[in-house]
Amino acid sequence: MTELLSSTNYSKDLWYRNNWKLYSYTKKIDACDPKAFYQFEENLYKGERFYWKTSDNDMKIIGLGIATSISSFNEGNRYEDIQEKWNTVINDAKIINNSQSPGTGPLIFGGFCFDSESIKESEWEPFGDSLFYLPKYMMTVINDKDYYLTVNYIHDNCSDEELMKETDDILYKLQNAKNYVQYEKVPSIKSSKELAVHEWVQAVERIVQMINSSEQQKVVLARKMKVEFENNISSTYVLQQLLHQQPSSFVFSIENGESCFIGASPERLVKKINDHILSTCLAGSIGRSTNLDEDKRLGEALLHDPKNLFEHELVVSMIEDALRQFCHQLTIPEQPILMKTPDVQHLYTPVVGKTWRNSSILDMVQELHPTPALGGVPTKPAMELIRENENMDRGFYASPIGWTDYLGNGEFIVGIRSGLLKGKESYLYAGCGLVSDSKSNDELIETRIKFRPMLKAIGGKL
Ligand SMILES: C=C(O[C@@H]1C=C(C(=O)O)C=C[C@H]1O)C(=O)O
Ligand SMILES: [Mg+2]
Repeated sequence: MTELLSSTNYSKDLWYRNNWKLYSYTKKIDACDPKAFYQFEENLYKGERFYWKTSDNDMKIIGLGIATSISSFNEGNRYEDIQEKWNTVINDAKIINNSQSPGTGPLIFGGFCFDSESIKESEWEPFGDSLFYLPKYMMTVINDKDYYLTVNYIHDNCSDEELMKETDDILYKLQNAKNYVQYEKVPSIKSSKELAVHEWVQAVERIVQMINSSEQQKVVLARKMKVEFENNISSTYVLQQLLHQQPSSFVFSIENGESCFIGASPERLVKKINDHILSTCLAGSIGRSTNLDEDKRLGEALLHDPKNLFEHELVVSMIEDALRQFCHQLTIPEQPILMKTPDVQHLYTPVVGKTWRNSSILDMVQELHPTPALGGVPTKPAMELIRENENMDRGFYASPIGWTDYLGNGEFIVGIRSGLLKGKESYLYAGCGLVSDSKSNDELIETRIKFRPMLKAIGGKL
């Protein structure tokens, strides 16, 4: 086959002029360790990979290489813009996929920055306002049982035989590649710093006062840590740690050249499989204890704490309103239950719905983001307050991260318990929901607990 086109940013004109289109082939394959797939020809694909694992471990998607990337600079309308560009790619595409299983076949994986209008800091530059990859090679694992390989080529001409031969060549190489390498060496940390703590505490106090004297009900304020290493930090190492340490969270990574945004988020924003919708209300937090009785006591206290219940309720009611317009059936339990991750327990209300509209998952993301779990109530002034008081660029932290396939299925989470790795540096992020009776010191401790999953994964502690 003629040489595979090197990755390009999707541009309608360019594709049209060159007669390019997407050729995609999906094949069911023998079991293959997803971690080994992620490390396959690491020298070649490092900087162009992504990893996705769901919280209930029913799906893993790993991408290597970029067939094309799709981004939007259209601040007012970025969700529609991404969807339109993706539609143009798949409308013309030649797709062979006998499985029809959601998450197989051509799909784009990526995310949006939290706030198009916020200040921009240099560490987030590579990710821009939004960034999605159509991978060259992608493995999908369903229920740890069914394995699929999808190969995506952008070309002006490619026969089915050529495409299938390329797929078999890659499979052959994959089968002969070594098993995955467990990275054992804990990164050596040179310095670890919570940035502008005093300013953040003051901002919390200002906002709480404001909440008590205005219509504003909730604002989520975040802060960051900077951790420096003696050597370059390996995102593969951090990914392995997160997969091991946070088995009941969504674990994700998306590389972009030297940078990698990575995390273990417990919070689904929305999932759409055919007409079936799932969402998660997650807000209200308390720590864990190694003592079983004490851990239970903490959980019970959280379930009955008016401040945390209020933080939570605001999220439930907004998500309900946002999804009502898409769903004819919506089931939302009256009371939250506990979700326990190794470091934090949360108030959790699962949402299940059936959609009647032929809307895309990105339409739903647009309506949902930012929920009051990451933004506030009312949303617009909360975003203003975040811009004015946080003094940092959240980048992709707390943003929708996920995938949508060529059939309109998809899943997005919010990118919390996350960090940005680059060379010898990393930034970690954590935030908390401020309401009228928030105490600055308690909120400071809450954010400290939320740094832990990422800190542990990079070999640090707090
Ligand atoms: C903002 C974060 O978490 C969010 C805030 C929570 C809270 O304030 O109780 C709980 C879960 C998340 O929705 C974070 O982890 O950075
Ligand atoms: Mg909270």
